[in-house]
Amino acid sequence: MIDKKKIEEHVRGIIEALGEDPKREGLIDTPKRVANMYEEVFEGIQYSNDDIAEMYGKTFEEDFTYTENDNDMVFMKDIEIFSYCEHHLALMYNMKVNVAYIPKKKIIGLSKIARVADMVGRRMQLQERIGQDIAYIVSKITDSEDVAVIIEGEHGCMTTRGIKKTGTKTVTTTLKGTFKEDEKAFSRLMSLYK
Ligand SMILES: Nc1nc2c(ncn2[C@@H]2O[C@H](COP(=O)(O)OP(=O)(O)OP(=O)(O)O)[C@@H](O)[C@H]2O)c(=O)[nH]1
Ligand SMILES: [Zn+2]
Repeated sequence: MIDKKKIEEHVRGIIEALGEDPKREGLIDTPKRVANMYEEVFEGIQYSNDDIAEMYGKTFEEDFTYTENDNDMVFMKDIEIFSYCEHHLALMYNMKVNVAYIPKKKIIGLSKIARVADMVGRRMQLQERIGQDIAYIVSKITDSEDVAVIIEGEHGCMTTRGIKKTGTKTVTTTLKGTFKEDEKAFSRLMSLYK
């Protein structure tokens, strides 16, 4: 469980350490607001990947194995999420998550893929790990090892501070099963991604 009182105390400390007055009108409720915000944006920390697979694990049985050789896939594009980088706690934004899987016998409800992506983003993250987490969870829910996750995003820690390269986008891929092994499946994925 998130300790909101503790977050409030520490945020008040940060405000003081920065030389601001935590008692002035505009800041008096800020520690509480930040604690509420953290409770929301870091909700996913309290759940393991297996917990998330269970939470959103409702599937529909359908025999799709006959299409296996054709690599027929479900590809969900442009799921918008936010996250926070674990190095600076800076916002990762304009993030678009693309998830593909080749159904075997279990079909996942489409909204659940978006819910998985959303919850995994609500942690202190690396873009690469967001891809790994989503791939693991979707694979577990669907019993299909053929899963691919492509993410593009901008990192506040690179655009608003430090090197300050605005507009720089990072694209990461997580390829499992046939998407990794089979050139044909990979190029079909890429042509849908474009
Ligand atoms: N691989 C990866 N790196 C990330 C991600 N988010 C932030 N980073 C990088 O994490 C690194 C942290 O580097 P450090 O050298 O410890 O921190 P720093 O001194 O503040 O680095 P600068 O950003 O170069 O000023 C930086 O290069 C960030 O750009 C991510 O999702 N994946
Ligand atoms: Zn960072």
